[in-house]
Amino acid sequence: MILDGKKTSEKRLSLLSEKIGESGLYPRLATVLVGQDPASQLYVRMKHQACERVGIGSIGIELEAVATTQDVLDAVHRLNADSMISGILVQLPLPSQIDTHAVINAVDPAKDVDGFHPMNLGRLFSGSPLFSPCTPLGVMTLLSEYGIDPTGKNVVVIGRSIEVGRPMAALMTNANATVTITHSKTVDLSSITRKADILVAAVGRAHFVTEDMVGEGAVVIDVGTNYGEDGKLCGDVDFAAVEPIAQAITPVPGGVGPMTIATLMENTYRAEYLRSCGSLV
Ligand SMILES: Nc1nc(=O)c2c([nH]1)NC[C@@H]1CN(c3ccc(C(=O)N[C@@H](CCC(=O)O)C(=O)O)cc3)C=[N+]21
Repeated sequence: MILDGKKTSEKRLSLLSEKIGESGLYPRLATVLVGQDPASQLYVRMKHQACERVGIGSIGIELEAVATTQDVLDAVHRLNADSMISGILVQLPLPSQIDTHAVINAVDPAKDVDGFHPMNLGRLFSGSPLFSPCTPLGVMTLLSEYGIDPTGKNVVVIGRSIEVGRPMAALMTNANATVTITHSKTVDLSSITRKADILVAAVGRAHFVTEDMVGEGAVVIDVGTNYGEDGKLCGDVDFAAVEPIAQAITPVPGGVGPMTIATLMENTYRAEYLRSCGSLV
């Protein structure tokens, strides 16, 4: 079975659009893009398009590739103080001269729709999340839409990033899975991944997950967004080889990516909703 993230994200965006319409609220997302990386520009553009589609206002702040940490912090501080802005997204990766941790730490946790602030990661880790990172939360939503319950399952995550691997493991733990995080220093990776009921690949290398790493009947989630030599987008999983043995698998494109964007929209609405109730000051 193919887990269709495109279709599922469309469904979630339609529902969200109705919900926003009925709420009388007008959420607004601010994106911060530093430099001219074409992939980052594309992703930010897609986020603004999704905003438009569901009735979320959006503004884009663009800084030059040579911007300093202080320049980015200044932009974030202005957005924190701007009562018109519900959510802030600083597009990653930032150019190497910028202190990414300092920037993430500067975002008001109540506007942190990416869920990368240590307070939001801490809340997620402690089982009482406020905003969870969009990609792993989108994976949870996709599984839930297909009736796949992680309870009691062996979940293996390949990758330990703050954006995906670690929060993915926390969300799966909160959902009662038994979780293993693996990474580049893991010894005998395939003996671990073969035991997974649900395998999440967040490596960043095309065709990294081959059929010998996947057990018969596993659910395979491909978080990779790699550009092949042909310039085409591809995931971390060798889809053609793995699809026949998987019970369910996400394609790239059309899998996790669109769910990431839909979840960002849901988080942004949530930020505005919580603010309107005065739940967050
Ligand atoms: N602060 C921050 N938050 C992010 O959420 C974030 C980020 N930085 N930096 C980069 C990654 C990557 N990311 C994607 C979002 C959507 C697709 C997506 O929708 N992809 C489409 C295809 C798009 C295409 O045509 O290339 C698909 O998979 O079907 C992919 C990747 C968000 N990220």
